[in-house]
Formats: sequence, structure tokens, C-alpha cells
Amino acid sequence: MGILTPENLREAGNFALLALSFLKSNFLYILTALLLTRAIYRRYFHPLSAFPGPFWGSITHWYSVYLFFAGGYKMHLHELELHKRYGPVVRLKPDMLLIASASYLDTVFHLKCDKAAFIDIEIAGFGDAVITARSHASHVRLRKRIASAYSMTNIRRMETSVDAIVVSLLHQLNTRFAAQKKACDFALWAQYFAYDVVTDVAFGRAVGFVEAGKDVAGLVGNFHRNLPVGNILVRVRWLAQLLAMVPGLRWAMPKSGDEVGVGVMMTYRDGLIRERIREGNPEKKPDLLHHFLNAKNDDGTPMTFREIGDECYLIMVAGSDTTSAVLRLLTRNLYSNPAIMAKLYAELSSARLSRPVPTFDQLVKLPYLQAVLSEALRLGSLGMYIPRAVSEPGFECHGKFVPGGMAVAMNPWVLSQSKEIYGEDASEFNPERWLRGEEEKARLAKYEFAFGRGGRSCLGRNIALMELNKVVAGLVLGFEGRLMREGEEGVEYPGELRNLSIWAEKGMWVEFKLREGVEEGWAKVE
Ligand code: HEM
Repeated sequence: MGILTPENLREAGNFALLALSFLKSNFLYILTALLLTRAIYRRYFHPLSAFPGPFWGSITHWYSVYLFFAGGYKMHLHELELHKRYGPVVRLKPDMLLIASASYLDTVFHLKCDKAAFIDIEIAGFGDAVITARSHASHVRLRKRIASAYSMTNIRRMETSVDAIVVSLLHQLNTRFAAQKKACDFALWAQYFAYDVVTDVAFGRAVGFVEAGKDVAGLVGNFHRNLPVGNILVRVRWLAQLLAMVPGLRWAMPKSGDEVGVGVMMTYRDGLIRERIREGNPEKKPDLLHHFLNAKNDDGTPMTFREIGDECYLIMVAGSDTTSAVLRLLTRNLYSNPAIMAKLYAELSSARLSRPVPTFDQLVKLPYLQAVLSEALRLGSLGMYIPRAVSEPGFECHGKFVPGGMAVAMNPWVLSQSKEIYGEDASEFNPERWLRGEEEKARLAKYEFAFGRGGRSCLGRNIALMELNKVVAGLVLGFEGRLMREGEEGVEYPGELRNLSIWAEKGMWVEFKLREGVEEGWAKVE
């Protein structure tokens, strides 16, 4: 016994072969039994089993994939429905709760929380960047080295180049649409504008979407086309991990040098970084890249090429579709609410503002404009849930205990619909709600979630606010706009809004008309 004789080895080999053949012929039974056992565990014995939610959500992660695709990418609406049915806390995934009570915002997004298990970012072709860092400790380290790039002092240094993109947009809207009485799909132009600003802010050079009037090199389209797959991998993490084991798959993941897919954006980004390094990163460039090239880790070492690339890429992702979605929501509501538009125009036209683009300092002092923007951010921010890992030892949520290590998430759009916070007209665009006195404004500010919460709140907030203030002022002062309906002459395709975790929209048709008294060519591109 216990001695390795040829006979013992033969016996062990025979046993292994027997076990293998048993597994092979009963594979399906074994798999079913395992899945059933896991489903029973998740449904009845899991630490989150006391929380209500849809049956399939409690036993499989695929349910949230289903919600992502269902009804043509309308997960925000499904999540709202689930809350109506099951209450403020819904078990959306076996190990994740979706919470719709704003009173838990600071518990979930507390200053030291970790991000919940996310897609293995290496698989998606990224390294650790500030927005993807999971642990609080690594997030603090990564945020510290780049935070100064996003400071208000630095953002102000970028103001003139943002102005140039606003002017370019106004010029294009005027010459291509208003002057020619042609219908404009403003959903696309809002996107061109936001992508140009974000690339300018990141690299000191806008791609030129606005000037070209199209999605240059298919950068945006390629990115959007990849989002459904990305969303599956984020939701079913084991699938992402399994894929990572497939030989050659990493090679197939997006990377700089690709001519299709997300890699196109990476190629573009790497070209600009290399060019800047060749130029010696001159002082006169105030953009984020300039700061990243000068940034230092705690031990004094610089950021690597890969780290700089990841930060830049993720800024393009985080700062473009987010801003354009808010701009679309805001303009749609202005063009369909003449009273709101008239009040905003009155405020802007009676203020002493620089033309064609007012300064950020001038605009932040205008109360009605700020109320309009707060309302647009409330309703137009993200429509996806933002997950966090529950810190030890856990917390009590609506009378039930959520243990540490589980995931909890909140969705900014779902919270924006809360009648408890915003009253019966929660879903309506009503800037007046921000103008009901200091006390009420402070109460609403407590629930602000558009830019996230806690230590991981949006670093680009000041950039977004600056560009939104300027572009809205420019549009309102320059044009009257009318939303067009399907079937009208010039409306080439129907409107479509998809929630791909970012809002992807096309077909927001607007008839622009230069305002009376505004000179032709007022927004001249120098
Ligand atoms: C209206 C426009 C924007 C909205 C609604 C928005 C929203 C958000 C939200 C909700 C988060 C938190 C995500 C989380 O907690 O996991 C976030 C993070 C972030 N955003 Fe924005 N964002 C906007 C514009 C921008 C812009 C223009 C930039 C950069 C140019 C930017 C860069 C970032 C970065 C770097 C982070 C990660 C911060 C961290 O993890 O420490 N965002 N944003």
C-alpha cells in the first residue's frame, strides 16, 4: 500500500479512465445536477436570498444580459419596472442588489469603497486606470497622480480651445442647416461636438468631427458597435474569464494598430501620444496629456506609455457620450418647451456676455441657465447601474442585512424618477424645481448623482460643465430650434434611443433658424 509499483500505477490509470468515461457518458446529467444545486443554493441559501427580485435574476447573471437587450436596449425602463414590482431593493443578479432609495447613496458610495467585480479589464485591452481601478487603495494612488490635470485652474487654461469648438459647431449648424433650411439630426451633431471637445481636452487636438460633419474614421460607430459585447462580458464575468483562457483570444482583443473596432481609437490615441513625446511635451499645451506625461507616482517614477494611453482612452469613453447625452436631453426639452426657452433666452440676452461664446465665469452666475443645466444633468446622466462592493462587515438595507463582499448598485436615471425626492413631476423637465429657495436647492443637491458620488465621482465634471454652459448659451443666443416629426420633409430616418450603458441616439431632427438680429456669419471660424 502507498508504494508506487507498476501494478498500482496501472490500477490508478484504469480507475482514472473509468471515471473519465463515466463523466463523458453522463456529462449532461452531471452538468444539470451541478447547475440545479447552484440554482437552489442561490435562490434559497445565498446571503442575499432574503431580498426580493425576479426569479431568473436570483439564479443567473444572464438575466441582467437579457434586461440589457430586452425591448431594444431599454434596461433603465426595465429596472424602474422591477422597482415598482419588488420595491426599493431588487436582487437583480445572484450576488448584486439594485437600490433605488437615495438615502443609501452615501452608504453605497462611501469614500473608501471598492468597485464591485467588473470585467477583467486586461481582457478588454486596458490596464489599470483611475476609472477601472477596483480597490480603494489602488484608486487613491492612481487618482492622486493625475487629479491636478482636472483642477479648475487647469481647465480654465483650456477654455479658449473649447470656445473654438463651440464656434465651429455654431458655424456648421448655420451654414449647413439654418442657411439652407435643411433638417439637422442634432443627436449626431451633439456627439460630434462632445467627441471633439474631449479629444481636444485630452490631446490638445480635436479629431475634427464637427468640421467634417461626420464620424471621422468611424471612431464613434466602431466604439458603439462593440458595446453590446462589452456589456455581456461585464455582466457575465466567468465568460470573460473563460474567454481569456482561449489561446489567441487576447490577440483578438482591441489593440492599437487595429483597423476596425475599438482598436481604431487606440491607434489614433497612440499616434498623438508618440507625436507629443517627439515634440518634447512643450509647456504651452495645457491638455490632460501634458499633465499625464509629467505625472509622477509616489516613488517618483513617471507613468508608463501604456498607463498614459489607458487614461487617455478611458477619458474618451467617459467624457464624450455622457456629455452629448445631456446636451441632447437639454436641447430637446428647450425646443419642445417654448416657455422654458423664452425664459432662458431672456436671461442670456439681457446679461452682458462675451460673444459669440460667453466665458464660463459669466455663465455660472446666471441662475436660470444653471437650473436648466441641473435639470438636464438630473435626467440625462447615465442610465446604467453603477456597482460597488459592500465593505465589511456589511450594512442594514430596508431591514435586511447585506453582508460585506456582495455587490450593490444604483442607477442615476432610476433615481431621477423618484417621486419621494422630486415630487409627482419627477419625470418631467422642470428647471423651476431648482429655484424654490436655498433650502430646497440644498435638499436636492444632497441627492445629486449625475457625476457619481464619493471618492470616485467624476473627475471631468468641470470640463463637462464648462462645455455644456458654453454650447447651450451659444445655441440659445444664435438659433431658434424646432423639433421635427417623422414624415416631415427632410427627416431621413426615425429617432432611436438605445441604452448601451451610454445613451446612443440618432434621429433627433431639428429645424434651426438664425435668430432675428443675429448677423449672418456671427460665428465665424477663424
Ligand atoms: C455630463 C457629462 C458627464 C457625466 C454625466 C459623467 C458621469 C460620471 C460618473 C457617474 C462617474 C462615476 C463612475 C463610477 O462611479 O463608477 C464618472 C467618472 C469619471 N468621469 Fe465623468 N461624466 C461626464 C463627463 C466627463 C468628462 C468630460 C470627463 C473627462 C474629460 C470625465 C472623466 C471621468 C473620469 C476620469 C472618471 C473616473 C473618476 C474616478 O474613478 O476617480 N467625465 N463620470
